[in-house]
Amino acid sequence: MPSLNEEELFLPSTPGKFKDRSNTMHRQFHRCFASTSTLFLWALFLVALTASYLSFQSFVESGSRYLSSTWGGIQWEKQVRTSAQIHRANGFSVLVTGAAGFVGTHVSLALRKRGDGVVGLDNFNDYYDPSLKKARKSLLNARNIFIVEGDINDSPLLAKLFDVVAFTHVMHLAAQAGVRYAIENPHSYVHSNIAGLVALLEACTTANPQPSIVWASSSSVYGLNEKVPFSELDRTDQPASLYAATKKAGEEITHTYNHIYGLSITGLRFFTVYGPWGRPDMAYFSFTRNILQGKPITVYRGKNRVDLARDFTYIDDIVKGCVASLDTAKKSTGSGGKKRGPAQYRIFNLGNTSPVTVPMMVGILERQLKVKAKKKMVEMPGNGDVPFTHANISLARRELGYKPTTDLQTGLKKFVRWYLSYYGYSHGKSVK
Ligand SMILES: O=C(O)[C@H]1O[C@H](OP(=O)(O)OP(=O)(O)OC[C@H]2O[C@@H](n3ccc(=O)[nH]c3=O)[C@H](O)[C@@H]2O)[C@H](O)[C@@H](O)[C@@H]1O
Repeated sequence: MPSLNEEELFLPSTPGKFKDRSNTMHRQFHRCFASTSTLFLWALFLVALTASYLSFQSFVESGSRYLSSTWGGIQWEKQVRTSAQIHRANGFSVLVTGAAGFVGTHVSLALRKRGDGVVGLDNFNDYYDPSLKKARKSLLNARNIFIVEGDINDSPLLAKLFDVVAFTHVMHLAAQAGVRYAIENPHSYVHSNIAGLVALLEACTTANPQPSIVWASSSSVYGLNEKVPFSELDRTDQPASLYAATKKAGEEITHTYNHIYGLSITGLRFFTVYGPWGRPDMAYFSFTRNILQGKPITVYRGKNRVDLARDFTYIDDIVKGCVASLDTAKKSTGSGGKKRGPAQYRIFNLGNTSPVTVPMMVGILERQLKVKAKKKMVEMPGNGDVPFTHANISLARRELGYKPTTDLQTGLKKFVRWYLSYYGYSHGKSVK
């Protein structure tokens, strides 16, 4: 049986009809034209198919990003706006980064209490127990403060926040904290304290109006300085840890944004802040836990068995310094991403001005907890620690009216009371 030729494949058969030559030529022309247009139609169809596949893909991607994203949407925007609402005359609306952190929580509460609008931002990372951060978040939610779950490196999120709210101030407390952890995870410091800071400043620069910025630097910028007390005029070019180096870099970076874009900047050098709802990675906190659990604590000592000392500063004093910084911050001068005039740039020490040695701090805890610590005295490892800190606070006193009132004994008493109410008194058992 003869096989069907091409013509028969594409044209309907007309049995019994005579096929003359002219007809054949016409048909060939027609066939040629028909096959070209068929090809064209096929090509068009394929292009349309590919295009719709690609747009479907991007729809699926953006849809899943939207669904998996923790921010965005009408309801979310409403929560942000409501939280930012000001409830006092001449009040502020403040974006607090690191709001579920130790200092962030306390500052947010203080601002809300006096009627300022507060929106929190926190990435809830697991540098330390995130359940403590979630508990702080609940505390804030109970005061109608909304916490956006997100990272300061997320520029679209920052742009959205400034789009939804005309923040008057940013209290920037989000950071990778901890001096010694930088040995383990150096990139985390660059990610949060450098890249994250730049992302935030970029967002503030283009925001309209530009907010005034108050942010957390650190006493660690004084590094290996020996002249005490540390003054803001002293050199800060001998950091002893990557943490300190990133905070120092932050001071330089904020200066650049102040100079180029007219952002109003206040940097606060915090001195070993402690208190209720504190950070479990800090010595006073982990010592308390270990003492209660009957576990040994490692107490570092400097060269020649000299005790280490810190200018421990109680959280309520720090909060007053933060709020006073916001109150005295001048407006940023830029708009539309351009500087319109010189803007305020300040740096303040926020310390207690009375350093206490680490063994003395342990002694206070022992008396508060009524348990003897199992101390292991160890020479300070060369991993970023400095032997002592001591703040000169005359500048903050003069410009901010800053006057710390809580000594370590009083402050630790309050901390221990909170610790026992939060974790319970559990000797030798693991606590939550
Ligand atoms: O003032 C600051 O800028 C810094 O204060 C603290 O850093 P640090 O003073 O080192 O606080 P802790 O980690 O609580 O250490 C306090 C003292 O206890 C000592 N320590 C720490 C841990 C330990 O196991 N044993 C021990 O003796 C340290 O050497 C230090 O002298 C914070 O952790 C930093 O985030 C902050 O920036």
